[in-house]
Order: sequence, then C-alpha cells, then structure tokens
Amino acid sequence: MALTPTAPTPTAPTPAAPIRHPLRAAALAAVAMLAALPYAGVADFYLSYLYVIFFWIALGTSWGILSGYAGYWSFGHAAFFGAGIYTTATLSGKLGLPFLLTIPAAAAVAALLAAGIGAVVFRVKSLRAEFFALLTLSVTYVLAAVISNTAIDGGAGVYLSNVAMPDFGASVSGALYLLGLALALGALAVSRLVLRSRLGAGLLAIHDDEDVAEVKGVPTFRYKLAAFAISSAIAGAAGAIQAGYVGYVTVGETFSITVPLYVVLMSILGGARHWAGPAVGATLITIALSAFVGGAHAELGRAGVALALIVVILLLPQGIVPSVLRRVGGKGAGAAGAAPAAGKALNLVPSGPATLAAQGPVLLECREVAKSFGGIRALRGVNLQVREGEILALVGPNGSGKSTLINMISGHFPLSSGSIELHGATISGLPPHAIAGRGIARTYQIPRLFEHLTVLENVRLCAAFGRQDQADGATPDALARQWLAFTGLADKADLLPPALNLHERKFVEFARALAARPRLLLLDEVLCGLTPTEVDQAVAMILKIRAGGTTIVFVEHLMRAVVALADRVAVLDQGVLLALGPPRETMRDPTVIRVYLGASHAA
Ligand SMILES: Nc1ncnc2c1ncn2[C@@H]1O[C@H](COP(=O)(O)OP(=O)(O)OP(=O)(O)O)[C@@H](O)[C@H]1O
Repeated sequence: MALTPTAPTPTAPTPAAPIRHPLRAAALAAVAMLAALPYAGVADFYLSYLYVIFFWIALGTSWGILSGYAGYWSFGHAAFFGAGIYTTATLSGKLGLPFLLTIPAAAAVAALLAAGIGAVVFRVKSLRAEFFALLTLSVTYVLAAVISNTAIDGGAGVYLSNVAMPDFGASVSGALYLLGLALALGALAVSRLVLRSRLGAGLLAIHDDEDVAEVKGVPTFRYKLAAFAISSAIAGAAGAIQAGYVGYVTVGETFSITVPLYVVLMSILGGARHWAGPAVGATLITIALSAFVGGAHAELGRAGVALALIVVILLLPQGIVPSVLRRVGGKGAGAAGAAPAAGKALNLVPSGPATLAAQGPVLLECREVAKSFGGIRALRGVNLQVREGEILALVGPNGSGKSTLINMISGHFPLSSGSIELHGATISGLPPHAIAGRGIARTYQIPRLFEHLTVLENVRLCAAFGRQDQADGATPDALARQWLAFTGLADKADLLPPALNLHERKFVEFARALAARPRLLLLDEVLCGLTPTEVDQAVAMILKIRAGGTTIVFVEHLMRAVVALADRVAVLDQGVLLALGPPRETMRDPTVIRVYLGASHAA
C-alpha cells in the first residue's frame, strides 16, 4: 500500500459524458417546443392536460428537495400547497390584487410557514423519520381547520371567477399552461442546483446518518430549514397557480390526503434522490391515471395502475431514474454528479522534524469534564491537557468512559458539567459542526459511513465541511482523492460502503477524518479487528500523520500499538483519570496493572 500521496490519476470519462451535450440540446429544443404550443393554436383541452402534468412535476420535485434528499418524509405537502392556494384566493379573489403578484406572495407565505415549523421541529432529535411524517400530516389538518373556521374560507370555499386572469399565452388556458411550465422547469432547475451544491451534499449525508453529518461539519439544522423552506416555497407557488386553474377553492379538495400521497408515490417511482426522479414519476403516474381511470371501469383502472406501481417499485427500489442511469453507465445516486478536477498533487504530509512530543503549547484542555447517562456516571470530572503535536493514547477497561470522552470533545453529546477548550477558546456547548469547523475530526469505533454515498463522496464531503480556517486552495475532490491514495483506497473510490470489508471501512473512516485537515484527530479504536499486517500499516500511517503536525488522541486496547505510537498514555477507570504519563512507566503503575492490564502483564 502506498503511504506517500501520489499524483491523482486522471478520472476516466464516464460513458454518460459524450451524451450530455446532445441531451442538453434536445432538452432545450423540447422546452422551446412546449413554450410555443399555446401560440400554435393547440386546443385548450391539451394545454390543460399538460398543465396537470407540470403541476405534479413541480409538486413532486419540490417534495424531493427535503424529503428525497434528506430523507425527512413530509406528509404535509398539502399544507404548504394549501397555504399557497389560500394566499392567492385571499389576495386576488377577496382583496383584488393582480393574480401574478400573488404567486411570489404565496411562495413566501408557504416558505415562512415551513421555516416556522422547521425552526421548532428540527431542533428536536426525536422528531425524525415517521414522527416528522406524522407531524407534517397533522399540520395539514390544523391548517385546514383554521382556514375552514375563519374568514379565510369560512367553510363555503372561495371563488376566483371575478379575478382578472393573465392571457399572455394567447388565452387564459395558455397563460396558466405557461405558468405551470415555468414553475415545473424552475422547480427542476432549483432541485438540480441544490443537489449539486454544498447544501445537496449535506442533505444526502443527513439522509444517511444525521448525527455523523453534523460531527463531520454539516450544519444540519440550517440545511434542513433551508431545504424545507425552498421545497415549501415551490409548493406554495404551485398552489397559487392551481387556484387560478380551478377558479373555486375548497378546504376539502385542497387539504386532501391525495396531494401528499401522490407526491410521495411519484418521487419513489421516479427516484427521490435524483433531481429528475420525481418529474419522471409525476409524468408517468399522471398519464397512467388519466388513461386508465376514466369511463366505466374507473375502479379497475385505479387498481391496475396501483398494481403496476407496486411491481415497478419492487423491481427498481431506487426509482426509475437512478436505475436507468446506472444501467447506461452513469452515476445512480445523482449526488455531485460533475466529474471534478483532481488538481495538483498536494503535500498532505510534509516531511521534516515532527513537533517535539508533549512539549508544544496546550491544544486541548478538558476541565472537570463530567457526563451522566441517566444514573450512569460515564465521566466524573476528567482533567486532561493535550499538547500540540503529541500522540496521546486513551486506555482503560471496557465501559471506563474512553469513547464518551471522544464524544464530548467532538460535540457528539453535550457535557453534563465541566468545559473543553481548543487553543484557549471554549468549544464545549458549540454545535458539533462548529467544533469540526475549528479543526477537530474523529473516527467511529464501528465505522459509520454514509451508505448511499460512494467512498469518494464520503471523503469529499468531509473535505468540504471540515476545518474552515485552512485556505490552501485545495479542492475537496483533490483532497479526497489524495487521502484515498494515502489510505490505499484509490481503487475503491467509486464503490458504495456496503461493498467494503471491515479493514476498508475503517480506512475510509480514517480518510474522512484526514480529509477534514484536522488540528486534532480523535481515533476511536481504529485498529480493533485488523490483522497484524493491517495494524502495522495503520501504525505507520498514524506516525506519518503526526509528522505532518496533526495532534492525535486515540482510544486503543492493543498495547503493542499503544507503546509504538503514544507519547503519553491516559488511563481511565469508571469515568476517572487514573494515571497519565509515558507509556512504559504508566504500564508499570501497580494500580493500572490491577484495574486494567492484569497480573499477566506485570509478569
Ligand atoms: N449513549 C449512551 N447511553 C447510555 N449509556 C451510555 C451511552 N454511551 C456510553 N454509555 C455508558 O457510559 C459508560 C462508558 O461507556 P464508554 O463507551 O465511554 O466506555 P469505553 O471506555 O469506551 O468502553 P469500550 O472500551 O468498551 O468501548 C458505560 O457504562 C456505557 O454503558
């Protein structure tokens, strides 16, 4: 395995690359053709039919921005869509504002509603997954009750028949058609932009493991809030246009379960983690429903469509778009799809004399750090200093509090009492992503990789969100590739984590932490479960990383590695710091032998 970072190998063009250009030209031509339809004398019936497809594309795509990317399934999309409908119904139908002006207003009201809900809900860890789905569903019913029982609707519905509708598409139907088309295209553009941005990378990480994403530097609260607001703004705008389309809005129709059920189904069918997935699903389902659910056999048609959907979802659990892309050789996940420039070889581990161990200034200071989990006192007032450039080993019996201390330093759990400082500045109490931004990176005892991101994407995310005060000009992609080469994983870059063995998963953890360019690297039992050869490789790697100036605290049970690596050893027992000093001296301490090493070690 190559320990020295080598120049990155140029990426081979994916088979999808040559077809990108003609595809874009075809898409532009299709958009131009669709935009010209109202002016070409196409009958209103067909324009309305296409409008319905655009409407569902916009709704499905907007749902995917939070729920598809971040995995926060919302069953409350009708609430934000409904907020948009009733904003337009009120402003235009009752107060006489121009219809077009109400569309941005509807988007703003829906976004504000989502931001208000998100500001509360996203702070509560227990409101994830099914709880979030249920909560958003209940928001729909609360909003419906409020609108129904106030002057906003009053129970009778609101007519928009007196509203002057725009007719720039040669007719009112043409104008609504064009508005629907613009919204669908806008939603797709926004969704694609989000997916290819830092926000999208962060949302995909949140989907796989939100706690780890936060510890790796992703500001999860802010990102979820932004995604929720963007998603709801588009749903609100769709509601506004729909108000003009139906001309008479009622609470029963607006806040029905149909909206969330359809958008979920459409997104799952098309592929919720790809920007184009919900649009493909929306188009197919809308066409299928209109083709088979009319006439005398509506029930039979509905059952047939449902059956077909079940079969497709079973055969293509990732959705149609990612499955098809994978088959034609592109990337299925759709995350950060652009093939990034690798950049020049970086001097990741500068050679030269290592900082003299345990003699540099204090980097990390733990003061009276205590942590209780209910009645369990995992840490009981630990005082510990770590000096710049040193390697400190944390050892102790099982359950003595080693991982808990790592969790406290990285912000994974809040302290019960005490404080932690980095370079003299208090970091305890900061959110984990802010601690990561200040230069603390960690690995997990049992690797916690983002399972739907490739190995390269896993490492690249940590490079992008890691330490924020390092302006060395290296791109996250270049850093990720170099650390993958350093850890011997360059040829695994495009694999998904489930395809890796334990050794490889541990080394991806390593590469992720290193790509964040940490000042302080926290390693939690990285050697556990490795073969002797793999242990030797890891030990050599850790020494090389320290030679580059990174301070390291590592938890380990393997005494051979502790002696080979550590400048000092801290021994914990039942949450108390029992001993601290050079490895060989500390190992000979009778108390350490009694509580941890055992008599055989002394012999
Ligand atoms: N999230 C948690 N909830 C409840 N108790 C916890 C939690 N994390 C740790 N503990 C408890 O805190 C104590 C210290 O655990 P910790 O994992 O820090 O020990 P450790 O020294 O790392 O052990 P090991 O060497 O087995 O990994 C144990 O009693 C453990 O059961």
